[in-house]
Amino acid sequence: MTKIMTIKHIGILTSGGDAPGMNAAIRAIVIAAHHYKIAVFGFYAGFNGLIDDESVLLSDKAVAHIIHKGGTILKSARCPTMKTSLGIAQATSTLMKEKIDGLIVIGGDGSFTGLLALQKQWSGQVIGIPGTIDNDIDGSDFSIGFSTAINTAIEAIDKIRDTAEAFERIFIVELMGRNSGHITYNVGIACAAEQIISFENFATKNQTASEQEKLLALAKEIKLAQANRHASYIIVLAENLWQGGATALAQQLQTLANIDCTACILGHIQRGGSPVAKDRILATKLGVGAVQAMIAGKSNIMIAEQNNAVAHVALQTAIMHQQGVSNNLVQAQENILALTAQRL
Ligand SMILES: Nc1ncnc2c1ncn2[C@@H]1O[C@H](COP(=O)(O)OP(=O)(O)O)[C@@H](O)[C@H]1O
Ligand SMILES: O=P(O)(O)OC[C@H]1O[C@](O)(COP(=O)(O)O)[C@@H](O)[C@@H]1O
Repeated sequence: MTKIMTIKHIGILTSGGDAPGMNAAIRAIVIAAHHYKIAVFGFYAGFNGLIDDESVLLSDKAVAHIIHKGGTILKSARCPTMKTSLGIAQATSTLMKEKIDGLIVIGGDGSFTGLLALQKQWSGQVIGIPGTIDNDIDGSDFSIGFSTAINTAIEAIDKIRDTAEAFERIFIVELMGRNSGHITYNVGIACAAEQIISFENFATKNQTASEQEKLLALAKEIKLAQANRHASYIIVLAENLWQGGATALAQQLQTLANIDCTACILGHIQRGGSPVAKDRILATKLGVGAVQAMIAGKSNIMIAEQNNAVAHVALQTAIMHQQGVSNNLVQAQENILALTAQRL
């Protein structure tokens, strides 16, 4: 039989890179908690709010009409102090002082690591909700914010395509993702980019090649594709893959092979904006799921989405590996490239 916990106070916070849909998750948690007569304290600016004891009691009114807003009403931050024993002790002391029974953290794997560190010192329940545009959290098919981020990037690159086509220009567009290529791969395929340079293809294929050899191979491919084409050429590049990023790569292609490229770093535009339907719905499902799991006495879990259903994944498992881009997607791009090459 499911254990029903008597919970009076839940704490929530958003941590790490903000992601569109975090507000929708906050709203869902507050509405669901109030349904079960549980009060929700929102701690500000990631783990800083716990360390400095800065929180707000979230009313229904506070979360009304926020579902469509990007960012997070609770603010987010990277909080280095949380990585110290003093930070954990201060956070624990706040949770005890405020009589918090359970804590829900919306964030990425770093935030979940913080949550696990806290759980070692504090006896309350801890639950994570995957919120990061990078989509790299293992165990959840999608994380909140990813769908919006790729739509934002696609919209931007479609616009770049117009001007690139008018000038027959080569663009290198750098996309976010820290060390994972979910954004780059999905956006590259959706924009019909001529080249995807990401961890899952470029880095593995050219493992033993020197920087110079990689550049020469790339220059050769571009020249071959562009011969007599009179068309635009878009390369999507995963951030942190090429030393110096898109700007350096553009300069090197110019110096080495006289290839004229325009670098464009999409940057934080990918983190902002109104969440798309998919992120609002995902955030709502996961937010309600987190409150229900807490009432059922669960702890140390991430509320995830698997095959369209809400699932529980141990936090330890979620942080163990980075979720990789599916091989099917990588293979699909290879196939598309092969088919396109035949028609050039
Ligand atoms: N090893 C850790 N111990 C305690 N807290 C951590 C740890 N790693 C990350 N955190 C906390 O989580 C925050 C967010 O982590 P970060 O990796 O920046 O983003 P994300 O949660 O999106 O992966 C950090 O600023 C820190 O407060
Ligand atoms: O805004 P910052 O702190 O420079 O961080 C940039 C990083 O944050 C992200 O936008 C989101 O990453 P996290 O969700 O893991 O924090 C990454 O794609 C990017 O590398």
